[in-house]
Amino acid sequence: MSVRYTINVPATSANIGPGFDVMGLSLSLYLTVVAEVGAAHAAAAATESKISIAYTGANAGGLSLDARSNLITRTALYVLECNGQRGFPGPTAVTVTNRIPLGRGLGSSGAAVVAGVLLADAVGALGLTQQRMLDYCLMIEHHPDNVAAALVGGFVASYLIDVDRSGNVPASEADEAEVQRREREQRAAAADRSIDLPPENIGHFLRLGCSPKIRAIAIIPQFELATSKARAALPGSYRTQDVVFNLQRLAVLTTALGRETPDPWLIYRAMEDKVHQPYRMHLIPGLPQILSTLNPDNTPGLLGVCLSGAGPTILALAVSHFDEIAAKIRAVFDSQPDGGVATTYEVLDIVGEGATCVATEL
Ligand SMILES: Nc1ncnc2c1ncn2[C@@H]1O[C@H](COP(=O)(O)OP(=O)(O)OP(=O)(O)O)[C@@H](O)[C@H]1O
Ligand SMILES: N[C@@H](CCO)C(=O)O
Repeated sequence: MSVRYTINVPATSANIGPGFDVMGLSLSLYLTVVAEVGAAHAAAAATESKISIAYTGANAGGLSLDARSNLITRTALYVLECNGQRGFPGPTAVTVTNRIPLGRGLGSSGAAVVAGVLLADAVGALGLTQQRMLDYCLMIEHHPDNVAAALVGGFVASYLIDVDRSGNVPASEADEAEVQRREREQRAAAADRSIDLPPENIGHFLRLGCSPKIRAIAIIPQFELATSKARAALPGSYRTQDVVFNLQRLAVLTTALGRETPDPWLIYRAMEDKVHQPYRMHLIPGLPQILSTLNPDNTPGLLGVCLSGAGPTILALAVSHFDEIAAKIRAVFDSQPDGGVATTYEVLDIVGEGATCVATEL
């Protein structure tokens, strides 16, 4: 008997201005992974099974379809190996349909990692808790903002614990499945010393309220900006007043978005940032002008505007006039020197549901 697993993971926008590496919003744009796993036969069960990958969507042709290199299957194989399973349980056909543009600040890598963890959990019948899934995600995507929002959905705050302060829930408090899961991982690590098991409970998250009136407009420049490059632009230390500036805004933002009737100027000011955007300006032509010219008085419907994740996408939160706001931001990109910056845009919902996996027997 074969089983089909259908996994959907939302795009995410991280930071939302002041919440660098902390805040994430999940958006109605999806990565879909369908994996059909054939019946295992005795010889294949113990070894890595054949995996084929077909991909359609963003950057088709630019991604590796080799199971050990592709981010989705590489993540799934890692999680399976940590649990003592060498490869998928049978020959597997993976079909990826991706609407999340790559390297644009909409959490494509986070979504791929989350999909890989859910895939391993499903095909390996691992029974991972959401908390343990997040630990696995964080071994690959080292900041929690995108992966936490993609995993649980909504407007999500997250933090990491210093690895040496993470730890197991005492055995007496862990349920039977959790104890078995830990024993299984430890057996796998003992059998293969090269396996790097995630520490326990390294990421923690909280879902915050977000008014259903708020929608997200993503203005997506037609060039990629690798997160690694955008992170390399950041300084190693910050002035106290800049850190305080962000903390003040972040504290207000966590509640301001959840109010039933959003207060435009409160949100607009709460989405300002001095920790990452100022240092990334030179990587995104038009960003300084967009951040300094649009505001709730001159742009009806606008609540706030920021760089989405590491960029180059611009995220505007709004309650109305979505297409007009997009047009205004796109006009700034169009007016950049040397022919302007080509963009597309999406008006998206902030979705309350995170990643899902449905199994169907074929
Ligand atoms: N569906 C996918 N399948 C395989 N690899 C992917 C997939 N999506 C993203 N990736 C990998 O992740 C890279 C992009 O990751 P990167 O962190 O630079 O940008 P991002 O995640 O889109 O942006 P941000 O983290 O700012 O939101 C791609 O170049 C590719 O290597
Ligand atoms: N917080 C991350 C999000 C991108 O993955 C950054 O801004 O670099």
